Amino acid sequence: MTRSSLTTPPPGAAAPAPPPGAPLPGAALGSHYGHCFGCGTEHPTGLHLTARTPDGATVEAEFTVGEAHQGAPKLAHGGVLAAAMDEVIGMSVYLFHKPYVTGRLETDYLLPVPVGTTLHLRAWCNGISGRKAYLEAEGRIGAPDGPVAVRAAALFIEVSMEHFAEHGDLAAIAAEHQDFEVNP
Ligand SMILES: CCCCCCCCCCCCCC(=O)SCCNC(=O)CCNC(=O)[C@H](O)C(C)(C)COP(=O)(O)OP(=O)(O)OC[C@H]1O[C@@H](n2cnc3c(N)ncnc32)[C@H](O)[C@@H]1OP(=O)(O)O
Repeated sequence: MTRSSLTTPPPGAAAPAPPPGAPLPGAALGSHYGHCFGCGTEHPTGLHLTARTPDGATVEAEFTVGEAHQGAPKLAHGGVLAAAMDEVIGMSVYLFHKPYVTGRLETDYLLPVPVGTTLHLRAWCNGISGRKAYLEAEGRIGAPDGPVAVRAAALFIEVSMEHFAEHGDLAAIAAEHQDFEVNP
């Protein structure tokens, strides 16, 4: 991965152990919000990622590129692929049971991804330092050990629940999340 200093963890930053109550190894993660473009089952043209954690620390998911995801004819749009990276990385930091948002997302595009391709996504945390989480992801064509088509590195920033109250719809989060304290 070509990674800038902004998405490289400082010396000593380590990924924390999963907190009590975090999904157990092998658990399916489900959607965090039905209308989410990345994982929502109610979104008509979203990515419909289905995810699980094989070990309680990393996340695996699949994304099948559809007609709605094209840039050039019959090829995935680069922004859509970045969205898939953002989503699977977001799911991996969500394992720590704190609210984070994307601050910076860097993406390497290595291969074109045709419509109909299933991308096998994997994301993991390289370290956390204060409010900053340093994460990475890759998308492989056709199989978990297929050729790498996309790589991403990201800096996610921990926020309070006020972030969602002030800028979004906290009630919608409360309706779908019992595992966050949603009354700031
Ligand atoms: C909770 C329930 C929901 C469930 C969620 C499930 C997730 C599923 C997946 C969801 C979908 C996927 C997820 C999505 O799509 S999340 C949606 C996309 N992201 C956003 O909308 C975030 C918009 N940005 C902001 O709200 C603010 O800018 C944030 C909160 C990020 C920081 O503003 P805040 O005022 O709070 O803090 P700060 O400015 O003092 O910064 C703090 C530190 O961070 C450093 N910094 C900041 N930005 C950058 C940057 N770009 N590069 C390098 N560094 C950066 C900064 O220098 C500082 O460092 P230091 O000076 O301390 O050293």
